[in-house]
Amino acid sequence: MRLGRLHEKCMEVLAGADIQFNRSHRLDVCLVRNHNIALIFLPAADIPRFVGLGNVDLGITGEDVILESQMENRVRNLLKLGFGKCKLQVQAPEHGAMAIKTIEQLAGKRVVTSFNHVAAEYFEKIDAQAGLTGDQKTQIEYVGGSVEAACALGLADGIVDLVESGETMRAAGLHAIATVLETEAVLISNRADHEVSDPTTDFKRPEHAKLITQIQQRIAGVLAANKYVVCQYNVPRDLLEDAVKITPGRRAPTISPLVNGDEGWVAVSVMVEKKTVAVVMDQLVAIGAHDVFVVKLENCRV
Ligand SMILES: Nc1ncnc2c1ncn2[C@@H]1O[C@H](COP(=O)(O)OP(=O)(O)OP(=O)(O)O)[C@@H](O)[C@H]1O
Ligand SMILES: O=P(O)(O)OC[C@H]1O[C@H](OP(=O)(O)OP(=O)(O)O)[C@H](O)[C@@H]1O
Repeated sequence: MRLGRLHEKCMEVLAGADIQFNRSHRLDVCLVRNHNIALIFLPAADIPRFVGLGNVDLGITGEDVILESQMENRVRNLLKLGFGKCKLQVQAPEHGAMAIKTIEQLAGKRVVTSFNHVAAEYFEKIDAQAGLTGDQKTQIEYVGGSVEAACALGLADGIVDLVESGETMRAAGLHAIATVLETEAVLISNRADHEVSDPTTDFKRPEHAKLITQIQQRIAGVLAANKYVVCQYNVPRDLLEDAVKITPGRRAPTISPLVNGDEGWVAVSVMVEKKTVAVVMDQLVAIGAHDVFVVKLENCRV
């Protein structure tokens, strides 16, 4: 990871997992203070290769770049990280003489992209469906950046590029005519590294395997702490079934008696997705729950 789209979120994940380090200005390698780990800051596109070839044990990068670097069989996706979400889309001019509305219209023409492996694989199928062979097939050409300018410059009839908000695409007068894939950031390890059935008995590198599992668990905890809050409330026992339907929890709610000995009431503690919590609280109050409050999770293990 480095100062790209994924950098800031990667730093949040590392901080949440209590991986402490000082990175010297312009240095791409640094040692972690509180673990026996070195961090390496690489361009997102290089990370699958370093992890896949075993030079680095764990990496954070986009699913798109794993496919583009053809490392999907050499890395293991340990966790989807919930950020860096975007789509790799086929785009073409929306209006004017060069306008293209469907993927079939683009088949056999010129496509420019930074994702030439993924695009070639995608158009292989489109060409086959359209019955295009030999010189008739779609021509895929690589450019390193400013892909969206290719159509206006007369280099291409369409492009394959990432779309998040769609702002870049619209500003270039393009529209999406097909989605090649949806992607997000993932935590990856080398396949062989993680093929350890029991980290505590792996005779080759037990400490190493244990550390990989520990970091994975910590990061999973950070993600859950960002996604969930804990909701607590009191509810009459005869309404508990309805309340549990509203708040089923990740696994199940914890139900406790009230210490004042009121047999008719129970206290409920349950994890609720942050994005739904306001509606959930409304629903709990509507069925007769009292003292509903929400606690932010600082960290957790799930
Ligand atoms: N709007 C977006 N545009 C491009 N990539 C995005 C976007 N949103 C998420 N991503 C993800 O971020 C990845 C690129 O990561 P990043 O920008 O960190 O690359 P980098 O090479 O490390 O940095 P830089 O581009 O500064 O060299 C993409 O492959 C994709 O998975
Ligand atoms: O849909 P949007 O929100 O506009 O985002 C999409 C743009 O972001 C990416 O480029 P980035 O800015 O990462 O730089 P790059 O062109 O150097 O890859 C991508 O290549 C698009 O150009």
